[in-house]
Amino acid sequence: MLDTSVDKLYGVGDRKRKLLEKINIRTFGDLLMAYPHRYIDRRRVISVSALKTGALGCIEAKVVEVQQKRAKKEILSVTVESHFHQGEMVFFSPKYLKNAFEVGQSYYFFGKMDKTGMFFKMLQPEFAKVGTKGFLGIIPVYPLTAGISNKEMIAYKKGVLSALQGKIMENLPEFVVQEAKLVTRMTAFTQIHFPDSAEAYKAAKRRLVFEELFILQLKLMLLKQNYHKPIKAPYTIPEDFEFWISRLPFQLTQAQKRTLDEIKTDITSGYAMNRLIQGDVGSGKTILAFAAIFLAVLNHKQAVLMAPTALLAEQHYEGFKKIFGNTITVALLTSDVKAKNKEALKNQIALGDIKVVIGTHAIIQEDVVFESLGLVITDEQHRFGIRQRMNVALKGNQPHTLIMSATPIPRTLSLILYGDMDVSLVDELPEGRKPIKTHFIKPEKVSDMYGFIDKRIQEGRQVYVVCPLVEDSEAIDLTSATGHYEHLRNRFPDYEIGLVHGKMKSSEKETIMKAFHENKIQILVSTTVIEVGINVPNATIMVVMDSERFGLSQLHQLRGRVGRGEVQSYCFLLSEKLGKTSKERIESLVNSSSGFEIAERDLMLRGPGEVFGLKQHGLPELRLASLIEDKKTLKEVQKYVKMIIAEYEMNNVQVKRYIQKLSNELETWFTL
Ligand SMILES: Nc1ncnc2c1ncn2[C@@H]1O[C@H](COP(=O)(O)OP(=O)(O)OP(=O)(O)O)[C@@H](O)[C@H]1O
Repeated sequence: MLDTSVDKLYGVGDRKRKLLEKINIRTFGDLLMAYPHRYIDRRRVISVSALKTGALGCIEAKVVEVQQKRAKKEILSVTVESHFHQGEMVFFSPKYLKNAFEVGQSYYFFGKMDKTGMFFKMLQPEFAKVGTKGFLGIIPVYPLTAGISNKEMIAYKKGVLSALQGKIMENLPEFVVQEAKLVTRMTAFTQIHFPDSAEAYKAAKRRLVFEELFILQLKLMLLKQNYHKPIKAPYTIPEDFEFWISRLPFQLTQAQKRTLDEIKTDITSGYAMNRLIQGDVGSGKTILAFAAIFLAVLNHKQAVLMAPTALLAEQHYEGFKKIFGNTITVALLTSDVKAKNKEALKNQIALGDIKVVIGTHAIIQEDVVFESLGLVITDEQHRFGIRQRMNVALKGNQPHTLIMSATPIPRTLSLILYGDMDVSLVDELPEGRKPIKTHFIKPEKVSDMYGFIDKRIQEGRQVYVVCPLVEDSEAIDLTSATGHYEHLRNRFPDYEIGLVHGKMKSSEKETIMKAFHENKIQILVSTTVIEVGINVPNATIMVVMDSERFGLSQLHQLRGRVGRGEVQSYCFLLSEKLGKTSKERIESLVNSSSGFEIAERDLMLRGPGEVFGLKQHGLPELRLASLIEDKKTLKEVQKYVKMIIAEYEMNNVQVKRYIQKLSNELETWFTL
């Protein structure tokens, strides 16, 4: 029933159907789920004397005279009386409304009051004869498109609701509806559009938010189930591996050890690994990825590591070669690799001569074929999304998947974004790291800061300077990387200064980054291209220009580029214009070094859409639910979904049948 086309509805012809399609309404279900974006409370009729000038309200008045007048343009003036008050209702479409009023008849008028003494006036009020059903009440206001009025939309919603009366099936398990004290689906749809009271609206909204989150969560959990299939050849952990670990230049932290144990358990378990490694900036995730790759290779499988940028892929590639030398064949595959080379590499990959492929997600879009892909690692998953991670997973015959994310995601949200995965937390920094000293720098202190930087460079350290723009712009008064690069060259004539930004060719960027890695460049001016993952432990100062322009998590990421060695590091946040909220934001950064705390705050200040880009994750947009405001409901939902999945695992027939029945709704998102 919900998928009935809207043109089956009375009043919706071809023209209206096309207009509705423009706002993504094609079926009865779409109509029901296009919720009001606000409501007008028109439950009571107010006396003219009680309605103050400027206030919105509904009055009752008798029409005394109707006149078509010409002021600046043609208007319809309706003279009315209400007790001892006389008033004028003014309309700007006189022809259309000419016959709308009967003299002597009383009407409701809803509009903004304008009073002078005993005389009152309303411009373009909504109106209806006294006693008209449906005029008084809580009135929904819908997002519209030109050619469809709110009144029409209301009529469509009423039409659908009455057509579907008694035909909308419950889509939540009965025990959940009861235990969570939810209203039925039918009641919820009716009351969300035409609430009888504030309480009824709240109950309807809670039910629909619950349902939305429930389906999403269930889908993700089922996805996880789907991964959970036995694989042909479980890996073994050869002694060579343990020997290699013991020979690393550093001791793994407890958190790294724990995560590595979890990885080992996964890949030897007989099931495909599907794990997310979440670690704060600099916690040492890369070595864990390399360890997993080594395990795959030792088990005669190929492995792929995908990074979000060419720069990062290159860094991983260099890092990999440094650790493994020539013992493992590895290829770098980014969009920069020349077509001819790429073909040759692809051939070798297909033959299994190359064991490890490191590159950008370009790899997954192209037709790379593996001889025997056993492990897929994605660095910085949040840029890729669920869909992509499945694409690659499908390339191999159930490869193990590992995702590394440096964006600390609050737990509730991570269950949504990564609900289909097991999670390891690397919540400890390597020993000897000193907390980064973060300071806010006022304009008058900038020259002191330069003095400080000068001294550190003389001690052999390096500096990042991040700017919000690539080039100067007349329209936006912000520091540009190119402009600031020139400025710093004048300020520090004795040092080598480099510049990288997104508009440069990758090969140029790589050359500069290489020079920075080798300390041939002391100050690196850049845009946020260096935001994720760049690792140059000798760089100990991060300067962020116009810091108010960046999100908190982004600033935390930027700050994480320093403090990666044992030397004391600093982060200087500059800003000329600092409002109250941006000041609060910067202060929370100065006071906290935990990515999780900061992400939680960022989420509160900017919302998840901004922070994580839900769409980029391949998740559907939530219609009513908010991952922040509805956190409590989300937790409740998660509790029930876990119960259902547990039953599912135990082959509970009823649960299986329920999920089967729901499959259509579940399929609306990504297909398995
Ligand atoms: N246990 C350890 N002890 C000392 N140094 C370590 C340890 N583990 C990793 N490192 C070093 O710490 C630095 C940061 O590690 P890595 O680049 O893996 O961080 P990350 O977790 O990927 O951080 P980001 O997300 O910021 O890129 C590297 O120079 C790495 O060699």
